[in-house]
Amino acid sequence: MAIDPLLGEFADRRTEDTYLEHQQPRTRAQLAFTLLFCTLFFLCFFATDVAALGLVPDTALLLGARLVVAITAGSCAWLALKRPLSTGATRLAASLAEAVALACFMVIAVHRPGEFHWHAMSLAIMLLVIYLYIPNRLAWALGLASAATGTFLVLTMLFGALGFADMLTLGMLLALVNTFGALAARRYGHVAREEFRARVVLQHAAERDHLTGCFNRRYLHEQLMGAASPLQAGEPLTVILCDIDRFKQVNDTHGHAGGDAVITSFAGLLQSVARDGIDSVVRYGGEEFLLVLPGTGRDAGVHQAEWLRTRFAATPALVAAGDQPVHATASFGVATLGPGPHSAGVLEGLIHAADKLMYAAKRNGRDRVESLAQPASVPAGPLASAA
Ligand SMILES: Nc1nc2c(ncn2[C@@H]2O[C@H](COP(=O)(O)OP(=O)(O)OP(=O)(O)O)[C@@H](O)[C@H]2O)c(=O)[nH]1
Repeated sequence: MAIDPLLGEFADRRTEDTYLEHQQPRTRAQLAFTLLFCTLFFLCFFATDVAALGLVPDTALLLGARLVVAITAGSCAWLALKRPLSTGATRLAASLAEAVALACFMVIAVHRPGEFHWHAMSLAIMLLVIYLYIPNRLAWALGLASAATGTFLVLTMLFGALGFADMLTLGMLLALVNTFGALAARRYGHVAREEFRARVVLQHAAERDHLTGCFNRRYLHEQLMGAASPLQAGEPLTVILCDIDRFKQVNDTHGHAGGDAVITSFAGLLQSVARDGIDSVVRYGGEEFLLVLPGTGRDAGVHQAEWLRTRFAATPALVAAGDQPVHATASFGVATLGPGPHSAGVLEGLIHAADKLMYAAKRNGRDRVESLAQPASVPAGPLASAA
């Protein structure tokens, strides 16, 4: 999860997208707040138009420009608050509001040509808002802010009637605002991503087994049996409990490192068949693993267990270069709950049933699959004892 030092974004596009997705509720709230706040101030500054020009037709034009900004920014803020906008749509809304606000600001500046030094101050504040408060890619913010600065400088030369020294000062001050704005935005982006990275690493450590990378029992109990329950009404649910056979012998013959290599190779095989974001592979005990397969019926579950059994038996684990590959087998218990309204705690009963089936497979000679299907209406207790 490397962070690009220049842009302050994750170098990997997928990680960056995951981060943006994670930040999205906060980003939308921040955008809405910023737009509403800026709109209010933009409207309030109509008082300065009246003070500078009096009540003339130009004042009405400037009021019109300010209302356009208010309507655009207000609509974008409403969209950000009320609609579940994607990251791209949020940025589009932000960019639209920025572009309209900057364009209207230029119109106002041209109609009050005697105050370009004050307009420069207003622009400097708008630039800081673009860099720090409006969610966008740094490159985009930099492009927009530079374009606005360039346009403003041209307008100042055309309408501002400033002397060379004033022009130079104004240009250098705006260059400074852009530099510090971009640097601060990059720093902020970097820090926010570092925080996200630390959170991901911590979450990974809390939920995963260190040796295999599979989920641990904490994840099983806190997530699968709680908030991230795989149970969906109307879908079957299959669990496979599997245990490497005579693993003590593997350890005794090939040493602990050999045993670890077999466990890792078995876990890798299980993970290779798990569907991303749907199935879960849990290290249930030392050499015992649990697969939770939502939406998988009995036949598919047994087929998957059989495939895993034959594949594992046929694929010896490599411990170290030059060492003998280690052959091992595993026993599997497959329990399925049919589609229907599932009650809470049913996963526990299903695991218990699969556990009994796995031990039946051990008793029946090992390197085999035992299975059982129950209709959804059967509660956890009887289902477990039926095994
Ligand atoms: N190398 C290694 N060994 C482990 C790990 N966790 C547990 N074990 C060992 O796994 C062995 C499990 O042995 P048993 O529970 O007796 O079962 P078994 O020898 O696999 O026999 P059956 O399950 O009846 O086929 C024990 O010797 C544990 O020390 C681990 O992470 N690495």
